[in-house]
Amino acid sequence: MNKPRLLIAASGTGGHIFPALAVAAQLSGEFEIAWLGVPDRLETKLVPERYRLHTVRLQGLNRRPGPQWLSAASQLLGAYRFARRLLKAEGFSGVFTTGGYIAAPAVLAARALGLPAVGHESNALPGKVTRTLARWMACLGLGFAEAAEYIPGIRSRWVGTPVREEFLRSPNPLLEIDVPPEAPLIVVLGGSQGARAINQLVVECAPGWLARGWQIVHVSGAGEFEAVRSRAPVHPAYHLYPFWEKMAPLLARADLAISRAGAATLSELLVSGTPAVLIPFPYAAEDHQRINAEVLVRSGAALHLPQATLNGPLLDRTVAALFADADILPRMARSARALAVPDAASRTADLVRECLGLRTPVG
Ligand SMILES: CC(=O)N[C@H]1[C@@H](OP(=O)(O)OP(=O)(O)OC[C@H]2O[C@@H](n3ccc(=O)[nH]c3=O)[C@H](O)[C@@H]2O)O[C@H](CO)[C@@H](O)[C@@H]1O
Repeated sequence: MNKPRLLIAASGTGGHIFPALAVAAQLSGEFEIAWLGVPDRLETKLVPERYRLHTVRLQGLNRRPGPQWLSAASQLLGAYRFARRLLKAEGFSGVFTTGGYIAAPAVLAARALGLPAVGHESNALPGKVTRTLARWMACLGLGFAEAAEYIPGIRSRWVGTPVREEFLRSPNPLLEIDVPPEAPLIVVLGGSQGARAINQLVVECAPGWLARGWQIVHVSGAGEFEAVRSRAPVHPAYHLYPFWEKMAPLLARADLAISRAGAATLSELLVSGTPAVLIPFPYAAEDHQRINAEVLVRSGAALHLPQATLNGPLLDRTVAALFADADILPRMARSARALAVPDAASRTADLVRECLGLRTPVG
């Protein structure tokens, strides 16, 4: 018998694509999975080796009415027609989406055809697209329980944010970076695109940290790599990468992460039990990274340093204070693990099965 078909709509940034890939891995035995994305974005690198990728041109509609708005609106209409044709012609059973622009054509097309659409929102403050579309979804999985407050009346369930399967492997895969076993390790992360402000602060602090015998793995973001390399220290304990895909062994080995507060990264830090200094991206829509960060801060898993008032000496003092007290980092690591949802991918997969009518609801 043919497997039922599931269309996954996830596009653009790692924060949308990696959780969707984790759910797809759970479901690929029971469903024939195809993907809906956008040309020239990260999905074109990550998806085709695993699933059939269909792409449509699409951009955000959050501009003022004018020629650009008209062009975005006509792309949305085109993408909706494309998704509707695809869902119908190939007999899909439903749609799963992690939000963002690509969710709109997929959810609207599913609704028009009477098919269930299941969403997942990883941010503590759900994105505008999710808030708008949630009423047309059969159900919505939430990365943070706090998100439910912002979407009253929506059928939602807290499932955590799915992490890649390698985060759950024990023992962890090998860290393919030459870091001595006993040396304290700081990992610097700027989300899937990198973060210029964090890169500059870390380049400023790095000589002092290296002098104290600490190791630094600095993931700069591809677009930032050359600029960072030209200013960064040349030192055997300073390891610079534009992008590092094998995040699980890296975070498991890290004593401290200095990071943006994108939701997928946060769920990985929690599952890995990695204490963090969080510097949320201040221009993220509706300041949602700050709201993400505050969830971890409240539980004791992270510190929050707002970018607006941060400078090199303050970051240096904060990191030095964390390493100076033998109890703080282990305590933060325990708090991180307590907040983690390691089985979020399987919980989300269960939600998809239930909402597509392939399994009786539990609990
Ligand atoms: C600027 C902005 O609005 N960013 C949003 C975007 O972030 P962004 O895509 O940066 O999202 P996250 O930080 O949540 O996730 C990045 C993902 O890429 C992976 N990764 C990253 C760098 C790297 O070198 N290797 C690697 O594997 C991380 O491990 C993680 O799985 O989507 C998230 C989820 O909706 C939001 O919370 C973020 O606010």
